[in-house]
Amino acid sequence: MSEPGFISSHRYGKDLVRVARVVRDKVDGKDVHHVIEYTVRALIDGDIDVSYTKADNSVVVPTDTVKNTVNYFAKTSPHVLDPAAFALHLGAHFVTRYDHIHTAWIDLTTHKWSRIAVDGEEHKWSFVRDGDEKTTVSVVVGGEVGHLTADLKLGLKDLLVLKTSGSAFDKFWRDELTTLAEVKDRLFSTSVTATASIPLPPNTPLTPDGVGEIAKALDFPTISAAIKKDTLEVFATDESASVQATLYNTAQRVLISCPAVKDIHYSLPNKHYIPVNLSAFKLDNGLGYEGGAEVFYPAPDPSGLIEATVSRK
Ligand SMILES: O=c1[nH]c(=O)c2[nH]c(=O)[nH]c2[nH]1
Repeated sequence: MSEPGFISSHRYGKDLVRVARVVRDKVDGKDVHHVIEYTVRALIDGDIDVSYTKADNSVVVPTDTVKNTVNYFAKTSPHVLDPAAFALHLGAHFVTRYDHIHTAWIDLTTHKWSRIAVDGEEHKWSFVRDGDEKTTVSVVVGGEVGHLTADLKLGLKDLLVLKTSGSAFDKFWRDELTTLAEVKDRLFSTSVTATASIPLPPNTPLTPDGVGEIAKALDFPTISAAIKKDTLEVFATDESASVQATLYNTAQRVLISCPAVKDIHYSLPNKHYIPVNLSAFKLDNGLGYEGGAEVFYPAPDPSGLIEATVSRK
């Protein structure tokens, strides 16, 4: 009997690879350590149809080998402390090492470790998880060996913020199903996910050994820090007319401060803080248009979800 289907897409690899690396440095003869902790997804694709269609494993680089590669590179890559460069290095490796592998998707989540301050000074080898936010990198390496291309996205997620003033929401569309009251002064909280596209420099070929030059030209850690700083500063200072308007203003700030960014996508859940009605107790909790409530129900769900991409003209 002929088969009704053909295989129209495939990729495979290892997900949720957890790895931490310590770099033991010395400055003026004294130990200074750096630590980085990743969760990695590494997927590959190429001439591998037969592994699905003919049960032929001869083309399958085992997912166990993919995981080993992540650990091997965590030890040997000169870029291990720079997530975007590390992802490019891994991606370029997979598509150059195996003739039949043509595309690699490398997604890194970097977990936060900040130096502990002791007497106002950063400790040399002690760290604290002082925030839930993670930096994210997503790289797709493809093209022909000798002319590799990479689609690189750098961002952050789980950056939880809250402001208690400078946020209104009024003059919105009203119809027969509208119950929402207009408000001049509300709480605004969101958990920021930001993803910025960063094209590679056109005249620097991507090879496993060429990643250093690309990383030097683009300076990924500075871009990453700027995205966080801009996001926080605009959130704090914007006189927000809506999540939508604040998102747009934030993205514009990033495009100004980071010339290397081609576009930036934000995904912003509107984590609603609902003023509690205390009128039964003859207490005014600011339920009118002027707002200014003091007691809120932090609603776990539902949340609004506001997303947009702002692209450089
Ligand atoms: O900033 C907001 N944008 C909306 O689209 C929206 N919708 C809603 O109910 N509240 C809000 N707030």
